[in-house]
Amino acid sequence: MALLEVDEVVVRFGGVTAVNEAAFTADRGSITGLIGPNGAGKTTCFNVITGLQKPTKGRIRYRDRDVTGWPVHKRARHGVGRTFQRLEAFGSLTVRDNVRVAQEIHGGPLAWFGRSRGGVDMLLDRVGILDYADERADSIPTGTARLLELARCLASDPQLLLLDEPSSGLDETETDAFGELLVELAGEGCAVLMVEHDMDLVMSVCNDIHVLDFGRIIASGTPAEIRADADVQRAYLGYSESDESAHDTSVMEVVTP
Ligand SMILES: Nc1ncnc2c1ncn2[C@@H]1O[C@H](COP(=O)(O)OP(=O)(O)OP(=O)(O)O)[C@@H](O)[C@H]1O
Repeated sequence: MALLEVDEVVVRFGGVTAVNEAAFTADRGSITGLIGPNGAGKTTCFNVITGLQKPTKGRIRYRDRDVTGWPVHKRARHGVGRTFQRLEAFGSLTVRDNVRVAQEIHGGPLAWFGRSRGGVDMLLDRVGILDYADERADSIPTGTARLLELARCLASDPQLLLLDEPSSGLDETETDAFGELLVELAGEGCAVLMVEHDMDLVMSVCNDIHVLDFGRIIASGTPAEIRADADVQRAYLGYSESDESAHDTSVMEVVTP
């Protein structure tokens, strides 16, 4: 049974249909990719799932309950965690204190003693930024700040982890380590749903991928199925029809209009 079900969700902003009858699921133990060109509706989908945006139509089901009317904090309390494209850490606090605060907010005073995904330093170590624990959050590189964002999110012990462009700002080595961490988290039973433009990362770690274009899901499938899908090639994974190497996935590049 899916942990999360997005059921025929429509979001309209005046005359703009940002999400158009999108339907997909995210399962425990699985990494699901949500990809598509800029403006396709990915962040709006995340906003509907977390409760920031009310859908014009459609439902969100989570852990077998209809949570469409639930506010953001209630979903968060029930295990919906999210990282944002825009970094949200407290700049004047240290990296360690940022995670400590997140853990306390979500877990109450007992969180100080560490929860199932570990104490603060264990979390920092897990995402690979323990060396920065005593630095102010506004003094660390962007890639490190993104990993701090993940540690803050993991501090809430999420069952559903929504990641919005988590690898932007990470170098290649950090991205590889990040991919391994996602696979580990899924292995522990977490459902990971990721919006990401780095196709190497998406194709290597996702179990399932859904492709949005103009708010509609135009394809769903395994990485191999998505790579081979002609509509996806046209809408998002660009290559020249005349290019002999077109079907060599190592040369695929993302078209972000
Ligand atoms: N609050 C809003 N008011 C009006 N239009 C909006 C609003 N939020 C998003 N949109 C529009 O909805 C569409 C989908 O936007 P969204 O940010 O969800 O796309 P996206 O796939 O996340 O894009 P990106 O990859 O650039 O982040 C776009 O046309 C955007 O301009």
